[in-house]
Amino acid sequence: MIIAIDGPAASGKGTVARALAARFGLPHLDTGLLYRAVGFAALTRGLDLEDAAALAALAAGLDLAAFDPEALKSGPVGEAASRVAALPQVRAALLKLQRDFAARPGGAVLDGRDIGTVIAPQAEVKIFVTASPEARAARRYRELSQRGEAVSETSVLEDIRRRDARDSGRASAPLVKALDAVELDNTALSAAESVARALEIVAARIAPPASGME
Ligand SMILES: Nc1ncnc2c1ncn2[C@@H]1O[C@H](COP(=O)(O)OP(=O)(O)OP(=O)(O)O)[C@@H](O)[C@H]1O
Ligand SMILES: Nc1ccn([C@@H]2O[C@H](COP(=O)(O)O)[C@@H](O)[C@H]2O)c(=O)n1
Repeated sequence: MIIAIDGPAASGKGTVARALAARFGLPHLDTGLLYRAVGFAALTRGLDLEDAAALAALAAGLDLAAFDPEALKSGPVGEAASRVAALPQVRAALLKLQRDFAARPGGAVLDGRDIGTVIAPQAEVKIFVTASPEARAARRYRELSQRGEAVSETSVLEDIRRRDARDSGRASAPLVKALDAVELDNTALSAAESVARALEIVAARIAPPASGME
């Protein structure tokens, strides 16, 4: 079974994806980490974030295992990730890795922005996880503050809005809910409630309720 989880920044996609992967014993890929790794490597090497050819070459040679996931979670790396992710050449360089992961025997859980639309349109279960920009900014602010980053809630909200606009507005694989995805708006839900709702969505997809026609 392939489970595709998409949604905007800090909506809780990863939380839902990790819980579903554990529940169903499936491998999980946080595809945002791939773009974050390219952004991180580009910043470290002083590359121009518009230099599509150099960034695509970087993405093509990417070894995710070589990165410390904690170093990839900072605000500036998220911003760089969103900029390099808008380049079709970078997306093309990361496509096969993601499709191969989705095609693993037994299935997989992937989360990102274009999983249900581009990476695994054949996924049996597609969930679009979302929440209001304010709720997402509050979550990200808490997370970054706990990591020791000096940020204000206002600047995090501005970053979230800018990232939403860039991710949804780009021409290549924009963030959009797949037509056959189920929306999970968790603005008013705790993380545990969000996961519980996701489990209900999977259950309904795997064993749809009897139609009552027979
Ligand atoms: N429903 C929820 N209510 C409150 N906090 C939540 C909820 N879901 C997740 N969180 C918390 O919000 C933060 C962001 O969650 P998570 O990393 O799952 O989001 P994400 O969409 O994968 O983020 P991104 O892809 O932008 O890195 C985490 O600190 C997580 O514990
Ligand atoms: N499938 C994906 C996943 C991520 N991106 C871009 O990467 C940025 C960082 O992702 P996070 O999930 O870690 O926040 C994000 O803003 C997207 O621009 C993507 O394009 N496609």
